[in-house]
Amino acid sequence: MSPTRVRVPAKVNLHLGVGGLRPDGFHELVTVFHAVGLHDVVTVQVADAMGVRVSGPAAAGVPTGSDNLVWRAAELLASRCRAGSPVRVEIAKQIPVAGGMAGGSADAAAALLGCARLWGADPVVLPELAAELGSDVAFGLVGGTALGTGRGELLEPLPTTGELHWVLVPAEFGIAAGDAYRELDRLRAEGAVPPPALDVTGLRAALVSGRPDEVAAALHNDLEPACLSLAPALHAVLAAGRKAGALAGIVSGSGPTCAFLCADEPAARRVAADLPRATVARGPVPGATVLGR
Ligand SMILES: C[C@](O)(CO)[C@H](O)COP(=O)(O)OP(=O)(O)OC[C@H]1O[C@@H](n2ccc(N)nc2=O)[C@H](O)[C@@H]1O
Ligand SMILES: Nc1ncnc2c1ncn2[C@@H]1O[C@H](COP(=O)(O)OP(=O)(O)OP(=O)(O)O)[C@@H](O)[C@H]1O
Repeated sequence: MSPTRVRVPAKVNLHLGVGGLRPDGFHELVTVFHAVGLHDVVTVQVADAMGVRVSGPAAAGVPTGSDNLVWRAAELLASRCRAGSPVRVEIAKQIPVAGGMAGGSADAAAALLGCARLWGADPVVLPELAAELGSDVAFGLVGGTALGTGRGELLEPLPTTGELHWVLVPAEFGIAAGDAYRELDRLRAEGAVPPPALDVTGLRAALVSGRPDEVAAALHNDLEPACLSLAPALHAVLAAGRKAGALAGIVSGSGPTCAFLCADEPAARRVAADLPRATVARGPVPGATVLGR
């Protein structure tokens, strides 16, 4: 049987409002996910035994055993649909690892879709399985721009007008999502940060307007003070992007990647030229998509 290739995007949180800590150890979120054109490609094919191979510019440090989320995704789908031969999963990795852009989650979403295709499983089960794998995995399946509630897995597509042009600046280190949330709880206990920002009315209107300046003014991340506390070097990255001409800059999700919104594509190219390691990307883009052979 021929391999199935799935392309899957990274995400930026245009808004990340973090509510209280729930008894299950997760925080209640009001977030706006936005898929951007920086992709991993995940290929699944029937094999004698499960295996994972990772290549590409962001491959360093990605696990190749059963702790890779794609392995867990394949096993979960196989057990749920009581089918599934062993698969070899190859990840061509461009999304920065532990960068706050949901790279591992994206790969898991792609593996679910690819294995469902390969095994003839009904894709209707995928969103529920995605939510079991991680808070960001469900969004990887749908992409676009979406409101996320619960712990991030309850999704409602949001209407947008036009395209947004981003400059993405990955760091040379990672931040584990759990560490960022714990640091936020610590700062909150000290009274050192503003209360949770759980209203996205302004952002929703800005997205419909299609005006990047309005979207820029509405960007917000409750986790940003925690990321800056864990990695103070990010202050300088944010300042450099704004100085280079971005409309606004935010830490993406749990960081440390910084995302800068620009007025248009030429502006994004100019800003990227001024910042080390920067890439340009546009959004929104579709979620996990099976590619032709
Ligand atoms: C920061 C975000 O990327 C924003 O979209 C996500 O909230 C993180 O999503 P993720 O990496 O898929 O996170 P998970 O693998 O589900 O959880 C990792 C850890 O992050 C913390 N976590 C995650 C999601 C959430 N709503 N509250 C949390 O407190 C928990 O400590 C959890 O153990
Ligand atoms: N396919 C994968 N790609 C990257 N990391 C993976 C993968 N599978 C498991 N991991 C592990 O997950 C950790 C977090 O990686 P990931 O790139 O998903 O973080 P992230 O982009 O910050 O996630 P999020 O934005 O969802 O919080 C890595 O340090 C790595 O050990």
